[in-house]
Amino acid sequence: MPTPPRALTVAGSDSGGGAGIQADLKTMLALGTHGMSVLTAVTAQNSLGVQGAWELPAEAVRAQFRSVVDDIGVQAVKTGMLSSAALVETVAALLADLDVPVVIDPVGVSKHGDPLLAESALDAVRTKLLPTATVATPNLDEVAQLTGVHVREEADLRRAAAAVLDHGPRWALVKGGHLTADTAAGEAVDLLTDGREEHWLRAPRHDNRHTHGTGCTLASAIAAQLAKGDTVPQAAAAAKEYVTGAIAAGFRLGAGIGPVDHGWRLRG
Ligand SMILES: Nc1ncnc2c1ncn2[C@@H]1O[C@H](COP(=O)(O)OP(=O)(O)OP(=O)(O)O)[C@@H](O)[C@H]1O
Ligand SMILES: Cc1ncc(COP(=O)(O)O)c(N)n1
Repeated sequence: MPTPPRALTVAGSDSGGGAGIQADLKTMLALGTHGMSVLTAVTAQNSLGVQGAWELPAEAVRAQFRSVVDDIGVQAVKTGMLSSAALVETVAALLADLDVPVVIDPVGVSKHGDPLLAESALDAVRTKLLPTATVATPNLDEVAQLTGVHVREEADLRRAAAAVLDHGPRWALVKGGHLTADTAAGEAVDLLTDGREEHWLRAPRHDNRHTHGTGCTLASAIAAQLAKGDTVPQAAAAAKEYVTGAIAAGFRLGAGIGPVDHGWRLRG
């Protein structure tokens, strides 16, 4: 059997299986890669929100990373929930020595508004983590938190992406998922740019409330595509198509916001 491309996620666990490490590994499998994980934190989480979160020691994060990278090897990395300044700095130092594409999803709060990153970690995200990124994928709240730019309509995405690029990632993919239906005219629009090229990623907006895990899914899909050898624009286009299908097929689970369907392509 040929060895599949290998992708690594450095993120938190979502016990409900819709976001975090669980979303990342499912996405990596769905896109034909071997997914591996470095766990940063454990959350007690379901369709109603986050009921508890426990961070792992930096030493445990470093040890997982070394185990995977030194023996198995990785062809792309994605990061998600990093919880604290100490873990942001630990992960940034590990990534700085790794010569493969890195997708940084600067996760700040959950869909329900629960904090997944300490405010005291924002500076380390700006100065240490973002410079390691091949692609950074903030949502609009994360852009505002990290750069002070508030996006109210599609035209603002350009200014937001430029402000993200100022922190050093090679590409910025600013997600317009949180633009309201009236400002985005029925589309879910994201902007990918490296400051020279611009790629507008457009897809139909699905009126489905079961969207838990969209951000994690998009970022890990990009990492999977990069592990397979795509360029960044190719990876982003393929990831957008995958997440759009997963949102369209999102399903009810529990009493609140259900997950996107990572297996939508399997179900025909
Ligand atoms: N209702 C929707 N229909 C179609 N695509 C969507 C919808 N909502 C978000 N998207 C797309 O999903 C991807 C993730 O964007 P989003 O802004 O939701 O990320 P996020 O905020 O990190 O996720 P979350 O809100 O789950 O934390 C983007 O490509 C975005 O355009
Ligand atoms: C452990 C963990 N990591 C990340 C997210 C954000 O999820 P998303 O932005 O994909 O909805 C989450 N809810 N839980």
